[in-house]
Amino acid sequence: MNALITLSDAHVVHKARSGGLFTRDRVYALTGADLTIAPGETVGVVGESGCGKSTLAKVLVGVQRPTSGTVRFRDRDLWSMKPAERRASVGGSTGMVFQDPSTALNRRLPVRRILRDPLDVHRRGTARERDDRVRELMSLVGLPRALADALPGQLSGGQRQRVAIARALALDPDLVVADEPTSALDVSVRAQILNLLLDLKERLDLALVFVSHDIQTVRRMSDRVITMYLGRIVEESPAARVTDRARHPYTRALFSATPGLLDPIDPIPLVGPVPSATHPPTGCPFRTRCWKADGECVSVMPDFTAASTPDHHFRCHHPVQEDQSTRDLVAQAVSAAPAVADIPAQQQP
Ligand SMILES: Nc1ncnc2c1ncn2[C@@H]1O[C@H](COP(=O)(O)OP(=O)(O)OP(=O)(O)O)[C@@H](O)[C@H]1O
Repeated sequence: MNALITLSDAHVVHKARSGGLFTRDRVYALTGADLTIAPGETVGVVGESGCGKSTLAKVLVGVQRPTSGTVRFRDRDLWSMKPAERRASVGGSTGMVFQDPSTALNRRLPVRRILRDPLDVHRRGTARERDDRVRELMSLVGLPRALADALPGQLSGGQRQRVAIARALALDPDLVVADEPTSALDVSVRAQILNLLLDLKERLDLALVFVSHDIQTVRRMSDRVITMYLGRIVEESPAARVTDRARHPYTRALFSATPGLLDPIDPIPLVGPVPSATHPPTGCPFRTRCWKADGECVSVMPDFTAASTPDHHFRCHHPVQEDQSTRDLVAQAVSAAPAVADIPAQQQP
């Protein structure tokens, strides 16, 4: 694949905090991530809260340095570049849209300054060209020119997110990473913002990484869906297959719990809560909740296995069969639940 960005064995480990103070524990926010993003593709990232979606997003745009592993941007190792070179390279070719535009935008700056700022920092064009670009950006995201002097506090939530998107596009990037771009917005404007992102992606031929809890939307918007669990990428699948052809038990459970996606059925029941990212389980991270787990899952982290179509890989010792119905999986999980609860919740030191 002609790669825009490639992560190889990327890990992000934070010092854990308790009551505002660092402790001796470590938080394994991202573990062994391998991922390639091609120009122009849309990749959705799903998984429960705290599974590392935002960490992955920040690593992709170069604002989070991995503790180990590599990030290659157009085949150059990002973190072995000099800081100025890295800023010019990845900073000038990627943009990020955050969840809450109220906090992501500087409240004291008018829209025109917010949009000009990246152009000034990266010294793009003459002063006149930068002003022209600001007008162009506003029109690209459907903001009336009259709002150029407005402060973020004078805009609606949807307008603020349009400003944030325009800022992400200022330097004409190849990749935009949108981390929960609609979850802080009123339901009534969410569809407008999603449609705007999709429209811009087509018009500007952008690659888009889209992080969301809204699984229906991720599936609808994406070419490929990445499932994360406890800091690990556990499956990557073409979006068209992810609902009922996913091979990882966790992906099937996640999608079975999404209202309106499948025939009305009960979700696949999982045992217990998500383990702590400070003390992840040995072996497969999902095995403490998985109805298929056995001794192999306790001791060995599964490698990525290829499914029957290109672009579909999963990490599981006992994958779901492709043609297995979710109804069948629910029955399996219900009858296996007591046995899973008996597997010792052995953790990494
Ligand atoms: N700076 C930090 N210091 C310590 N722990 C962190 C830090 N940033 C993230 N974490 C932890 O890393 C793990 C992954 O966090 P991340 O924000 O990437 O998850 P997420 O899937 O995006 O969650 P959400 O869906 O709730 O936004 C979590 O356990 C989180 O508490």
